[in-house]
Amino acid sequence: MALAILCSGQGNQHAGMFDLTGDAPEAASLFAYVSRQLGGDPRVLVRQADPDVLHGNRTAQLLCTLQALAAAALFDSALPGRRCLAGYSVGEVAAWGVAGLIGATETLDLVDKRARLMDAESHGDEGMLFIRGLDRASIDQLCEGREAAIAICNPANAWVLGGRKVALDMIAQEAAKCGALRVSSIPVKVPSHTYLLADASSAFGGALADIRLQTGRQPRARLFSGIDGDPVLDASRDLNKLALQISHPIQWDKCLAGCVEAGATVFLELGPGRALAEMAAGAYPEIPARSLDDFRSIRGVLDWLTRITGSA
Ligand SMILES: CC(C)(COP(=O)(O)OP(=O)(O)OC[C@H]1O[C@@H](n2cnc3c(N)ncnc32)[C@H](O)[C@@H]1OP(=O)(O)O)[C@@H](O)C(=O)NCCC(=O)NCCSC(=O)CC(=O)O
Repeated sequence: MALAILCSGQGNQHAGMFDLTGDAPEAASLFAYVSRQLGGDPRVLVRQADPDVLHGNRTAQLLCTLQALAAAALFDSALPGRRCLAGYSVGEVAAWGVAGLIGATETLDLVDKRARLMDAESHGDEGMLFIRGLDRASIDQLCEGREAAIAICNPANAWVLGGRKVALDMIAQEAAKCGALRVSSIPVKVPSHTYLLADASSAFGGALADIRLQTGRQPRARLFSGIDGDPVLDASRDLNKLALQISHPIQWDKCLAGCVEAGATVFLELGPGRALAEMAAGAYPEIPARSLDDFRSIRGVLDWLTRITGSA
């Protein structure tokens, strides 16, 4: 059996997101580190801050990455040995940390830099939009001639678009008229994974050049890259895909398919939120899928994994 770990992207930060990880001694140093980055304790921030603050680009990226790294620190020794790993949007950077290829604090520093570069290229009038139920050709047509593009290809004709809000608003109206089953804006404030962030991509490539990859150790998991769904077989060669993904679409459908081809028999999303577990369950109904947000205790997560796999 193989466990597929999914690292979440921005959009679902919430007050209870650190309920399982926030008090764990294994994650204490990570919370202290992010407290310094954010200028305040993230556990307090998620409980007290306005949703608008939690969805600010830099804050959101750091919170999501912290959650993935904290969960990994807690679970690492308890989870089944055969694993695969995929990260959605900023979750892909977190996944390199969870895989042990980049140190945890270096991962957080990288995410900080990524967020700042993306903010520097944004104008405050961008966002992301979810559309389900139209085919690729229809989505491409809706984006044609507008400052918007496909950002994430999800299974079952579900798409995330990034772009200027004015363009996304027009696309949302037209998508509904064209028969989309669901159209919904996503609380993300940057046009991630689109050409609008091309300069941030190049600049982040420069930052990646300084990273010391921890390739001496055996990787803890088979890791998939977002832009093509291919496994990372040569970390030094594939690291730059973390830069490319800032301005190129994520093939999340291919990442999930890669996990299944690699033998995944259970999906566990680290959160915040349950979007990835729900997508995996929709695309592969025969494979159990849950998010940490579905549980009230770490024991509950481990018991569930034990029931499914016979080992945890
Ligand atoms: C956008 C969403 C809120 C949409 O989720 P929803 O659940 O509202 O919408 P949905 O269409 O998937 O599901 C609505 C209902 O339809 C059902 N449903 C789903 N797919 C279906 C299908 N193929 N056929 C029939 N029904 C289906 C669902 O079970 C659900 O049922 P029921 O109603 O019964 O439950 C979510 O996908 C989400 O949170 N996504 C993650 C956020 C995201 O994409 N972030 C971008 C990261 S970018 C980023 O991080 C930037 C960076 O790079 O830093």
